[in-house]
Amino acid sequence: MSEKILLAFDFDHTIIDDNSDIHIINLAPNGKLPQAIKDQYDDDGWTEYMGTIFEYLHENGVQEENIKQNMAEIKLTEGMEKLLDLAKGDKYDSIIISDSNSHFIECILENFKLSSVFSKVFTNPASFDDKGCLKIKFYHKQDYCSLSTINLCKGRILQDFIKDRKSNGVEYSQVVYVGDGSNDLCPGLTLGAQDYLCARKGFSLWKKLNKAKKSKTKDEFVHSLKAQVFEWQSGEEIKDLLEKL
Ligand SMILES: Cc1ncc(COP(=O)(O)O)c(C=O)c1O
Ligand SMILES: [Mg+2]
Repeated sequence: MSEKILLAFDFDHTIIDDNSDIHIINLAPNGKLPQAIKDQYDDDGWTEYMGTIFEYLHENGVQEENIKQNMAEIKLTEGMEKLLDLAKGDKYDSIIISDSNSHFIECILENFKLSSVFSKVFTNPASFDDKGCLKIKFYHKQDYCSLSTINLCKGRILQDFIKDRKSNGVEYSQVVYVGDGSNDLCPGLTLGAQDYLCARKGFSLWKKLNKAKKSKTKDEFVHSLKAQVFEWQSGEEIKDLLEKL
């Protein structure tokens, strides 16, 4: 049995300093969506909403090449290049778990020549149909986790991955989860006391953790957190943390 550290990354506002699903809206006429489409957004799951946006872009002449160029405008989060450079090492396995989609993530990883860093990308599958319209599907359909969207529970994905690796002879001595959003709380809660939940400062996961710490009434979810919380602003801070583990 070989022992490694697992680095699990969120994508939007973690690896990249933007939300790819919001950035793509710049390709809409005048960079704006009609109100009828905006009204379809739902916090419990935005896959269908994104599918409608891709149809609207296609109707307005947006092609695969325009999407590629639009994704190429997005920058990595500060210090991420240095962190991902360390993540390439034999000591680590790195995965992405994101509620964006496979096409955006592939475009961006290829753009930064980072595809080989990650052994697996878990996200909603997306591909172009024969008319050139980007079609997106749910990663899975779940009703067991109220902290996650209906199409993607990051905690279940993380734990299934760890189990699968174990049955293939790889056991992780520690898991370091790097994220920013409310949808990163569920995977954080699946971690043990030896693991780290890295919450991006000023973003919603960090706000949620801090609010629960200050509040007198126990948040049933946040108070069950066992992992050590590491606040981060730059990927370099996480790189420094890894070098000390
Ligand atoms: C439309 C949309 N896309 C994507 C995300 C987050 O994706 P990720 O899991 O990559 O951070 C959010 C988060 O609220 C969202 O509202
Ligand atoms: Mg995110």
